[in-house]
Amino acid sequence: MADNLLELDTPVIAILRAPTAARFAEVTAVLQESGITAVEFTLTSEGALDALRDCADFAYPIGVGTVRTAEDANRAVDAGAAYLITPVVSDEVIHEGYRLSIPVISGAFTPTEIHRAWVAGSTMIKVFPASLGGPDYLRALRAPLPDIPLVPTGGVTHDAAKAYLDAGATALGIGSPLIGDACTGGDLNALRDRALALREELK
Ligand SMILES: O=C[C@H](O)COP(=O)(O)O
Repeated sequence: MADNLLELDTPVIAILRAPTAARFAEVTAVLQESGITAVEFTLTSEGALDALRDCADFAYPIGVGTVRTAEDANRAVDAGAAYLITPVVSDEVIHEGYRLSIPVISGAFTPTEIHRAWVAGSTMIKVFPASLGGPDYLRALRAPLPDIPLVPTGGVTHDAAKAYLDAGATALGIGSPLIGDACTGGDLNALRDRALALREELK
């Protein structure tokens, strides 16, 4: 997955977080058709794993996010998760990902947390919440940690997306600024327009 993710035309992981996952399959179809092929279903969304099972025949693999325990990791992988994303450095999730041969993108914020999550075996590091430091913080992290693939996530807006990539981000995790209200009944054509605009911006 890591290699596929790095080779994506659009270096974005779209994050779906909503009270329920009832619309996740439809939203994922629109995103993937629009070139945003990496999509994360978050466990805080009721029914996320059932929705993932409904997407088993989708063209691109889907990840599961907000994974905090080994039990979460196993449930996610059983449902078809191609990769796992955590909001924190969780040794048990990293170890479970290694055991199951599933990439883990660990959440971390400080240089010490980022280094620790990387050495423990994470595939990439989600710098969260990225907007606290912005692109300048990411650039500062990259200087002493140039070998660690960083995925800023949390408050990454369309306007700032290019600046994070210019600062050295490998990919971006984007939830609400891209998804808007699409998971709660919002207009899917508007979602398509946002996804295509982001893809164009990041070419
Ligand atoms: O886990 C990550 C966040 O839910 C995404 O944050 P965002 O909605 O500000 O992009």
